[in-house]
Amino acid sequence: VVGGEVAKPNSWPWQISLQYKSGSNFYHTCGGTLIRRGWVMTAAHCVDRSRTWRVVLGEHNINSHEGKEQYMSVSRVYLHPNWNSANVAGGWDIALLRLSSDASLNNNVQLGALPPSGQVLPHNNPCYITGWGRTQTGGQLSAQLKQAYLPVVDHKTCSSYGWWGSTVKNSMVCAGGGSESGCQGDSGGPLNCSVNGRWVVHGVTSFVSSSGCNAYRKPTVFTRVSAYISWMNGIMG
Ligand SMILES: CC(C)C[C@H](NC(=O)[C@H](CCCC[NH3+])NC(=O)C(F)(F)F)C(=O)Nc1ccc(C(C)C)cc1
Repeated sequence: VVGGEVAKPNSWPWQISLQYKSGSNFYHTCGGTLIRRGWVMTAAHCVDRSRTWRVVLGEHNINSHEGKEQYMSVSRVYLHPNWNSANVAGGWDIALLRLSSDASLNNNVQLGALPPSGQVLPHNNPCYITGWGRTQTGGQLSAQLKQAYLPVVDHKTCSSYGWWGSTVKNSMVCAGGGSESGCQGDSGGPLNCSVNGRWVVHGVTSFVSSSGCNAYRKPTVFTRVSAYISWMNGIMG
């Protein structure tokens, strides 16, 4: 996350850290959202190569053990069948992870709320991006979970000339476009939007401009969760 601030610990209790094993250690690579006790929603581009994954719930500082973490292994990865790793602009950047066991819900670990199928938020709807991604283009990951205020940019604006143009599809949500943005390592995490006074996870962090995370008029682009509700229900049952 470029800009914004360190989040109050566990104030986004559905945020997870997706980590892969290398040697005897695990490394943060993406974010995700706990949507059922045994299911995590993330981006397909995070999990489209075979690795040993783990999901950390109740995380705040990814470099220290603070005692609220739950470490979950992943029993199966469900990539969206239409995902094409060579074409992030095509969309379909969403995946579900089946956990090997159910999470224990508590003050630090809660389920994220999903939107109704098809819901599209208006321009400037208040949202926050959260994640441990780089804090500057080409910078380092953040040790502590960060948040940044990223209001929705409607499709009409986001897909216009000078913005993303036709790279952005209707199955995506844009947010931000100023000095604050997502960045590498935030992928797969939630776009948390305020709807009728409640937080709803409307986006899965998908891509930023290759010329820089907080590039002018290149808002962070998210997979629009409300376009994938029926696919997810078909998988999770
Ligand atoms: C060095 C980084 C900034 C490069 C940048 N990476 C990204 O945007 C990666 C997703 C890459 C998916 C493809 N493997 N996502 C992120 O960094 C995220 F913002 F989500 F955290 C990128 O590739 N962006 C990109 C590439 C192509 C397009 C279209 C023109 C097709 C749009 C954006």
